[in-house]
Amino acid sequence: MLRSKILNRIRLLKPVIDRRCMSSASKTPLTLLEVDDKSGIATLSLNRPPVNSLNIDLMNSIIESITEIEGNKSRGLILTSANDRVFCAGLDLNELHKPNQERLKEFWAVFQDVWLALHLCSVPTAAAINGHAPAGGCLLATACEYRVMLPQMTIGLNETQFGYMAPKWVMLSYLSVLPRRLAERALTQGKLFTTAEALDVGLVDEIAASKEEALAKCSTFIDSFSKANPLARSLTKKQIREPDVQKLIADRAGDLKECLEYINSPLLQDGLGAYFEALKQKSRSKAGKS
Ligand SMILES: CCCCCCCC/C=C\C/C=C/C(=O)SCCNC(=O)CCNC(=O)[C@H](O)C(C)(C)COP(=O)(O)OP(=O)(O)OC[C@H]1O[C@@H](n2cnc3c(N)ncnc32)[C@H](O)[C@@H]1OP(=O)(O)O
Repeated sequence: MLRSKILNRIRLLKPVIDRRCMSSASKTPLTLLEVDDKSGIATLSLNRPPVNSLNIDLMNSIIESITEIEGNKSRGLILTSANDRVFCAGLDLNELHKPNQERLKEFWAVFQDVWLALHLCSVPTAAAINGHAPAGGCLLATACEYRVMLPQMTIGLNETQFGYMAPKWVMLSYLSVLPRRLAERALTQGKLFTTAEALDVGLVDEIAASKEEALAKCSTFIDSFSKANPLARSLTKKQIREPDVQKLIADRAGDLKECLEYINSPLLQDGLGAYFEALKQKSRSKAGKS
C-alpha cells in the first residue's frame, strides 16, 4: 500500500534526517508545534527568521513535526507562520545559488520529502496563510487540503521570474488546485496572486481579517471531517493523490538529476544571482543601508 511504502520510506530516512537535524540544530526551534488539548488540532508554525526560507534544517523540522502529529493522533494540522509578514519565502536561495553539490543533493531530497510528507499527511491539513507565500511557500500551502489567507499578501509559483522552471511535481500540486489553463498561464507568467485574486481563482478557499480568524476557519474545515472514519478519510485522500505522488516517487533520482543539471547551469545561476542580489539590495535600501 502506498501509505505504508511512503511512511516506511520517510521512516527509513528518519535516522538520516534526525542526524542532519541534530548536527545543525539552531538554538531557537525552527518550527513551533502546539496541540490544542480541547480540539486535538495541531498548529505547526514556521519559525525561521527573517522569512521562513526553506533550508535543510527547517524542512527536516517540518517533516519531523508531521511525523509527530500523525503519531500523536492529532485530529488535524494547521500550518502557519510565526512571522506576521511572511508565511514562507520559498526555498532558501542560499541553497540554490553557487551550491555545494553534496549539500544540494541532500537539500533537494529533503525538499521532495517535505512535499510528500505534507501532501500525504494522514490527518486533515489546512494552511493559515498569514504572510506572503511565493514559490516553495505556495507549494506548502497547496500541499494542504484547505487554505485561508490574510489580505494584502501574495501567493504563487513565481519561478519564471527568477529564471527557473518549477519541477513537474511542483506544477502538479498547482494543477490539483487550479484549472489547467489558468495554472499554465500563472506558471509561465510566474504570477504572484494577491489575496483577492487568489480567492477569485480558487487558489485559496477563504480570506480572514486576522491570523486568529484564519486559524479558526482552518479549525472549522478540520471539524468538517468529524463524522468521517479517520483511516477511511486518510486512505481516500491518499488514493486521490496517488497519481501525482507516484510521478515523483517513481523517478526521484531522475527528478534529482534533472534539477541538479538545471540549477547548476551557468545561465540559470547568473539569473538567480541577479535576482538574489536585487533582493538583498532592496532589503538594504529598506534598512537605509545603500
Ligand atoms: C526541472 C527543473 C527544476 C529546477 C529547479 C529549480 C529550483 C526550484 C524550483 C521550484 C521550487 C521552489 C523554488 C523556490 O522557492 S526559490 C525561492 C523563491 N522565493 C522568492 O522569490 C521570494 C523572494 N523573497 C521575497 O519576495 C520577499 O523577501 C518576501 C515577499 C518573501 C518578504 O519581503 P520582505 O518582508 O520585504 O523581506 P525582504 O525582501 O526585505 O527580505 C528579508 C531578508 O530575507 C532574504 N530573503 C528573502 N527571500 C529569501 C529566500 N527565498 N531565500 C533566502 N533569503 C531570502 C532577503 O534577501 C533579506 O535578507 P537580508 O538582505 O540579509 O536582509
